[in-house]
Amino acid sequence: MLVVDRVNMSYRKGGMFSREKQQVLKNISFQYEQGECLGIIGESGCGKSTLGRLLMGIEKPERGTILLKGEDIGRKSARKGRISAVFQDYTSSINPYFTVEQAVMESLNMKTSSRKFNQSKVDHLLQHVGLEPSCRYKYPHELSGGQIQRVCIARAIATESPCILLDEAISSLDGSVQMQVLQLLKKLKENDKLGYIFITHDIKAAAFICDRVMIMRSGQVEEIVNIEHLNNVQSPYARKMLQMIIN
Ligand SMILES: Nc1ncnc2c1ncn2[C@@H]1O[C@H](COP(=O)(O)OP(=O)(O)OP(=O)(O)O)[C@@H](O)[C@H]1O
Repeated sequence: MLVVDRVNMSYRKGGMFSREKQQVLKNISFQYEQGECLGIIGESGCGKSTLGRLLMGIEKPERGTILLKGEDIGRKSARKGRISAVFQDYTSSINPYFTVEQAVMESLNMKTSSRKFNQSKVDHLLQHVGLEPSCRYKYPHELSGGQIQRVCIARAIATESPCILLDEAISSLDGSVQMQVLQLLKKLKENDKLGYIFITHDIKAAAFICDRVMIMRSGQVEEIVNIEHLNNVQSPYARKMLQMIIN
């Protein structure tokens, strides 16, 4: 479904007028199949979020290609209805002047503009992500972090995209709420055949919902491994990193 081929990205070091560049992604290649959950893990600064922005078409790779169902991800038509995202900072992901209903409707309107039809879908979506119907008329400041993140997930699934990119989407939530959101994602994957690209530094969370993980190191792909072989990674760096995190 998604084919990433020799993607490179660099940024200017030290501001707009600097000539010096920092190469953040180096020859990244991998494929993502519809319905799977692919984790992207690695230490802070290794380029995970940069790759996430490229996969969403927010930025363009300097070199290389990203094709979604054969179309360049940079084209709006390639992304529309095929990929949506949930980011870490849920507070800025939703317009603070929108009620939950308005926030979810905004996503639904991208698919069809029938107001009546979309309004009837809001309750169903809220229920789907485990939110009470009473949340419908609340504003973000009246909700907990976990509830807002569920609204963000409802917005992402409202587009009916087969793939959702989650960039550290549970990192700002506390332990038990993280687990609830992970269980919700797992349920949606099993029941609705949703697929995820799950960017995280939390290997335990990745092990819980991912089918495969791609381990990144300094802007490069170190290793891609099926989750059942996570204890058996080949690269010494990946082995050391996993041991450090798991112990
Ligand atoms: N817009 C930008 N301009 C300049 N440098 C950037 C930009 N975005 C990212 N970088 C640099 O690219 C490198 C990779 O950053 P990125 O946020 O992709 O890493 P990450 O693996 O997601 O880190 P973390 O886990 O801490 O979020 C960092 O050195 C960062 O400073």
